[in-house]
Amino acid sequence: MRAGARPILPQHRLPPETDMNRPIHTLATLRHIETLAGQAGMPLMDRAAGAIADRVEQRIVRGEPILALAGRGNNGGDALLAAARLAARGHRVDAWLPLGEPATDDARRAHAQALAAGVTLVVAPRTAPALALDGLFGIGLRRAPDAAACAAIDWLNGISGHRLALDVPSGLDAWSGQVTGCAVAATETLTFLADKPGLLTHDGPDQAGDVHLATLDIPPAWWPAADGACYQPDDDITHRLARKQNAHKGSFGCVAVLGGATGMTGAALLAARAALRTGAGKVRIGLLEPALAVDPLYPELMLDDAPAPSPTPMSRSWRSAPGSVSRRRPRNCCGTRCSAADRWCSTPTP
Ligand SMILES: NC(=O)C1=CN([C@@H]2O[C@H](COP(=O)(O)OP(=O)(O)OC[C@H]3O[C@@H](n4cnc5c(N)ncnc54)[C@H](OP(=O)(O)O)[C@@H]3O)[C@@H](O)[C@H]2O)[C@@H](O)CC1
Ligand SMILES: [K+]
Repeated sequence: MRAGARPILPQHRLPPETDMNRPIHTLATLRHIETLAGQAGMPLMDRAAGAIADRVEQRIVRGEPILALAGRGNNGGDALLAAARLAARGHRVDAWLPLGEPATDDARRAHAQALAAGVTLVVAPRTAPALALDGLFGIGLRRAPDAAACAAIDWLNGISGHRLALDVPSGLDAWSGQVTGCAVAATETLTFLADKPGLLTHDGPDQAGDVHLATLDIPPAWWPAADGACYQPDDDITHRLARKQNAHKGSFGCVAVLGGATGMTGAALLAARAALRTGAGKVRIGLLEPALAVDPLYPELMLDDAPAPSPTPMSRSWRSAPGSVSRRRPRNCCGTRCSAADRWCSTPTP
């Protein structure tokens, strides 16, 4: 999804927000919310710092050393203000600014508060911390980290203690999920306002560790419609679906899967099994090269030959246009009861 791109799904198709299904917004939207908060005098950095301090206290015991690693922007400000909060609560906190002095007003204020609260400014880490806050770069990362940043990141990745990334692991592109050069390998990430796409794709899941969201109590009315959703169904979502006791497989819609050229039967099977596990009533696979009579793990799947006109042209067109949408309807797809309302999608191929 590009910045400013059309929503991934039409709005009416976005499932409702739950713990398993969180909205994703563009970085431009997050910046817009930040502006609104500024205009309303809402102290987002204070709220972020409170959430960070609470999270840290769940991870360490009092007396263990904490290090706040702070860059020059507001991500560093989050780390410094959290350090101030923790010091005020009686924790032992050092702050390390390997890239230089804070460069934003909020970060400068956080820096002053940290010093006033008793945080010790160090020019290099004194001891291995039990927990380090990664506040080098957040959504403001604009280029690959330079040598000084990479040296700090390498040091951080070498500690045995907990590495708590603030907003995103430093060095990870919050939009694309790509690492260029170096990035923090966090044990945990506390992200603010909303999930970032970069935490969910490419290198993001490996770099971020467990991701937790601090929404910072933004008034719901401020949020525009989501641009996408982080949909995380559990292994058997069907038990969550409200269903009548006398329901049957014809009550829950039909899914047709086309695929399974020679040597590729697995992809079609996985797609069809996923459809079953997310609640589809009938799932029919049209195999381009029939190789199976039954799926032994999911015998309820209906296997069939691929639809007309012939497997070969269909196979070519699918390979040449991955991600395209076919409106052709296979013969026998769940009979006549799934017709006009059907949506046909292929899976994108890397
Ligand atoms: N949005 C929100 O609502 C909220 C935001 N909050 C927090 O603010 C964060 C965003 O803050 P931000 O905009 O100040 O950017 P940030 O990530 O600190 O980085 C900018 C600094 O890094 C520098 N820099 C960049 N790339 C570099 C590189 N490769 N190598 C070296 N330097 C590089 C860049 O320097 P410059 O490019 O200007 O020379 C600048 O100094 C956000 O992630 C969240 O933690 C929360 O407080 C609450 C709500
Ligand atoms: K960070």
